Amino acid sequence: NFIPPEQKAKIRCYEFLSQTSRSFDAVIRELDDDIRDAVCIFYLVLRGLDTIEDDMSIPIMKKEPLLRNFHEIIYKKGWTFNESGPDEKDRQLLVEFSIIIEEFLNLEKKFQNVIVEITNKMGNGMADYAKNASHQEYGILTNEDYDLYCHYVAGLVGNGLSCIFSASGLEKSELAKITEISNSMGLFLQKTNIIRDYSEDLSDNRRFWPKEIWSEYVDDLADLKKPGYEIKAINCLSTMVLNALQHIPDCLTYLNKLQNESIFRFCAIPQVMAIATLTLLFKNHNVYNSIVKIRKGETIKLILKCTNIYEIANVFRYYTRVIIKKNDPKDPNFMKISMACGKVEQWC
Ligand SMILES: CC(C)(C)CN1C(=O)[C@@H](CC(=O)N[C@@H](CC(=O)O)C(=O)O)O[C@H](c2cccc3ccccc23)c2cc(Cl)ccc21
Repeated sequence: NFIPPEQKAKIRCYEFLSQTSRSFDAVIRELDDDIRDAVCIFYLVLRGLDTIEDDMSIPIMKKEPLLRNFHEIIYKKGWTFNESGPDEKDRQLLVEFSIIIEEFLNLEKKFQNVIVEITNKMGNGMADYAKNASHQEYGILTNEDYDLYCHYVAGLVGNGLSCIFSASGLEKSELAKITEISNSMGLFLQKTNIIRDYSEDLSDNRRFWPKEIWSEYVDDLADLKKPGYEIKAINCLSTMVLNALQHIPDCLTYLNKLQNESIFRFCAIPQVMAIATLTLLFKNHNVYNSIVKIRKGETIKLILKCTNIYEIANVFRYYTRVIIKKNDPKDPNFMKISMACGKVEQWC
């Protein structure tokens, strides 16, 4: 079966997409024709950047320029990277990165410009964080550092997607201007991931939980998983969950502004997966010794309920009620958590 050469690169990109994330690649494929390729390439460029940032085997002296110049690298035909660590999940993506570059250069200029601008900001933000994390014994100190780090790795993705959606004409140009609520879309997802990945990150010596939060309960982040610290660990977890819950009203406001059905589903599905995960994590001591994941059956049920804002509001209302049921009056955050959940109820 003869495949015209220019199609081969695009097919390979979508193969990478399905390798890097199972459920998500199906959602990208459903996007309207004129933004599907732009979002697919945006996702793969970000995965390339993330693979470099995550790779602890790359010395900071080499990693920093790679991160800061990645927005220029994506214009370099033929560029590839073979120095990823052997166990890097997406190392093959960087080995064959010239294919992503080829497809990037086929995108309309208006989409290329969005991808370059976000990659530039994200790469520099990641480099700033990697540099100070390498010499400072601790990376994320205050809640402000936490929000800034999550802005670089996830909030900017929200801004970039909003610019792609509005540049395509499928969504209002206003979407590119509401950077605060686009940012919240990313922060909600990333903060849920950071809570979920506590034990895996700690074993890779990656510490994203802000010291301002855990130092209220323990002397070191690793103490939370130790026997005898169960109450402190559960109460510290509540603070992290509360911090993430506060982005939900913005996320619902953002979703409510979307007009295109395929864009709505693309944005809504990760949000409902996140609220389901966050609810499962709340009061769940297993977070300190395993990766807590929602069941496949629940995921499929959720994905089917993502066609309009009323269904999404119902899903969020369902989960905030579960959180309120799990809430414990002895928890120092008891009141704040019930108020954060109340705000979601009111929004709906
Ligand atoms: C860090 C992150 C949250 C931004 C990663 N991120 C996402 O998490 C993916 C979902 C994903 O990759 N899920 C994986 C599992 C997982 O990694 O947890 C799956 O297999 O289902 O969704 C986001 C994403 C999708 C839709 C709207 C968004 C708005 C703002 C910010 C991010 C948005 C994403 C969109 C793009 Cl274009 C690029 C990356 C992402």
